[in-house]
Amino acid sequence: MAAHLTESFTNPPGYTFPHHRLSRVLRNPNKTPLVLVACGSFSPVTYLHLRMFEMAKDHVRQNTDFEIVGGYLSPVSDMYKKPGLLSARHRVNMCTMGAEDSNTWLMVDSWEAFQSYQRTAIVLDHFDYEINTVLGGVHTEDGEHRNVRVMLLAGSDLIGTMSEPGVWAYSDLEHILGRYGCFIVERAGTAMDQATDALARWRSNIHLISQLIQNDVSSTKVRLFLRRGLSVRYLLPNSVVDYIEEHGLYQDEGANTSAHPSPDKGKEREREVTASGSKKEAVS
Ligand SMILES: Nc1ncnc2c1ncn2[C@@H]1O[C@H](COP(=O)(O)OP(=O)(O)OP(=O)(O)O)[C@@H](O)[C@H]1O
Ligand SMILES: NC(=O)c1ccc[n+]([C@@H]2O[C@H](COP(=O)(O)O)[C@@H](O)[C@H]2O)c1
Repeated sequence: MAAHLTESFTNPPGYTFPHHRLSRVLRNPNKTPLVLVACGSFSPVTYLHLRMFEMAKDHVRQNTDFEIVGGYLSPVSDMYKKPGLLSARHRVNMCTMGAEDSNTWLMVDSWEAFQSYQRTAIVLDHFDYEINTVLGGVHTEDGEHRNVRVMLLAGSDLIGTMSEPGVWAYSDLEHILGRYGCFIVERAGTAMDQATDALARWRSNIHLISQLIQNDVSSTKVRLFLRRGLSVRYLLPNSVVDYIEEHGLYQDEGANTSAHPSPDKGKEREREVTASGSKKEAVS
């Protein structure tokens, strides 16, 4: 396998890699251990973000030779400067509440949230390093060592941006889709075939998951509802709704967001995606 893009990873102050729910024993020795990593804003985390992991779990069990040993949400850094991006502290808190309250296998990694913007290729390298190099992977019930495969979990809108010019470096795509691979959950409004056509050379590493029950909740819509004083209960975990109310979050457009916007990769990307009309959603 190709090397990591970087040989050294800078950790935020006081950071430790969470692995309390990582299963260290592979139940079926004929399977390949797999960790799913969802990168995103999670501003705020919704039930759809959490459902993505459950959809992937069913798909993996029914269609692949992988065995999932853990799942991570990795909220993006404040430096991503996307409109509506609440501070990393709140986003990490909400993800932790949402994920830890409602299942037994998801964890939240704050490594990218609490530092400068890190490209997704580097984030996957960080997981690979922590799980396989630092922790030493997993083992079978007979004590045989196995390296864990790390893969990206994303919606089809994100994979759609991978064929838009200027958003992803080709070498990063080669790293993400060639070395690691991904599971892509269908998202209303994005044609899956169109999204993946341009990525055909990595087809064997791209696993498509259809949404059998369509769910089109998005953080953008949730933020709009909150600004208009509408209820978002049952779109997000109750603990997250309570946290938003308690801290008065998302009341004003642009309020509570990460401070001091500056031009950077993330902002450029947002402009491009908005211009292409694939990302922004209106609630009438
Ligand atoms: N309704 C959905 N269907 C499928 N995938 C989704 C859906 N909502 C979010 N995702 C995926 O979840 C991941 C995290 O996304 P992100 O936090 O940017 O959520 P979002 O709801 O799209 O946010 P925003 O509305 O602020 O752009 C991305 O890979 C995104 O494609
Ligand atoms: N070049 C890159 O590595 C690259 C480009 C665009 C988005 N992303 C990632 O995709 C995730 C989701 O971004 P959006 O919330 O803008 O859809 C974020 O974690 C972001 O870092 C990475």
